[in-house]
Amino acid sequence: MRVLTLNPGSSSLKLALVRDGAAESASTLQKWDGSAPRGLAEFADAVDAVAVRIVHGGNRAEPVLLTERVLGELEELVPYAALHQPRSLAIARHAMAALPDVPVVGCFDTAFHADLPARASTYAVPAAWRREHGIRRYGFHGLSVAYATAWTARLLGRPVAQLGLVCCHLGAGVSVTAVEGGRSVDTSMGLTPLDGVPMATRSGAIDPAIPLYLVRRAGMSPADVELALQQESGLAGLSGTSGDIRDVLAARALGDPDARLAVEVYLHRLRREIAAAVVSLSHVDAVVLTGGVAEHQPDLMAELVAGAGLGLSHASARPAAPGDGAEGVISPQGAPVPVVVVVSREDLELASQTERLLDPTSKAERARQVTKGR
Ligand SMILES: Nc1ncnc2c1ncn2[C@@H]1O[C@H](COP(=O)(O)OP(=O)(O)O)[C@@H](O)[C@H]1O
Ligand SMILES: CC(=O)OP(=O)(O)O
Ligand SMILES: [Mg+2]
Repeated sequence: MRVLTLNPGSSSLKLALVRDGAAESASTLQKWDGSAPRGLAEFADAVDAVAVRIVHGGNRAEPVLLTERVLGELEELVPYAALHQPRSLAIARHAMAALPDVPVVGCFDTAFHADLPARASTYAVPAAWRREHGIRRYGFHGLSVAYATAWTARLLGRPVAQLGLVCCHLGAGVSVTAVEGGRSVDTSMGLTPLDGVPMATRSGAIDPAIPLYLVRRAGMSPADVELALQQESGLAGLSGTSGDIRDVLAARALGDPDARLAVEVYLHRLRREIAAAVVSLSHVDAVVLTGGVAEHQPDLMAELVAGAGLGLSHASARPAAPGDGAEGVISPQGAPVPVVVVVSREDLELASQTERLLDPTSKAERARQVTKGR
């Protein structure tokens, strides 16, 4: 099956053409402004399906064939993922219009976390909020975590069912997920992708009283507070740069004290979330680092691991495999907890989920089931 995958993120739009589980071509629009990519109609004869990453799927645990009715339901989730959901839905609609004879499938970041145990998904807020307003932890980056989990199991030569993993997705958005037996048992992002670790421009978790204080005492509007927490906080707010880790690290290298503090806060909060994920697992077989920052910033990953405690360590001599754009084990041989860098392949996960939905008996799907031992 040939699947065109569309992955709208907060900082980029990634497109790939995947045939029977292998990517044939891929491209990324960096600093994407949300506008529709040109030329989708040209794929009409080249693809059997389109897969769209949709960040929020609510309680859905599986991908779904997109129709106007489903898109209308997903529209209601816009307030829960204000940066991402409108872009996901716009790109899905654009694909449906450009390729009217091709099935367009929505695959959800939240689906991997749909079975979170109640102790992890429940916020300690009044029952009426939870019942009437759907206030709960959903979790995000599930496509990336699903792929990284399967890849790590293959690398370690162990069945997914036996593994306890701490999986960190480090892109423009950042999250840490505890994965046990292939299932998410806890995760740092919450009702929205604003929760957890500080990100490129998002604050991550803050004292919930801070927005109330700003509205009541500083006279800010809720919309201004939201905009600032989404787009002017995180590494951007701390360092005064764009929030792209490359800019922050460049400023730190020039001795900028704000950039130094920004990296300290980022790493500290990331280590705290890693430690929090460890307590959600019965055992830890590996810490997995994935996403653009993990893939391209090996020195920062070494810094992260070196200061983390928890029995984590980084090989003192750079191992042969990892480096900019590479993946593999970055901890020394025999380390009690291996640390693994995985290149994020949401495109392959999108294509595989789409194939599973549209053609559950396909050759590629059967091969995948055998390799994954699921
Ligand atoms: N050499 C690099 N190329 C691309 N991104 C990089 C590089 N080095 C670091 N990054 C970081 O990776 C982030 C993008 O990661 P990615 O997982 O693609 O994010 P997203 O999907 O959220 O757009 C950028 O914000 C940037 O900070
Ligand atoms: C959910 C999320 O934050 O996604 P991204 O990292 O692609 O912005
Ligand atoms: Mg991404």
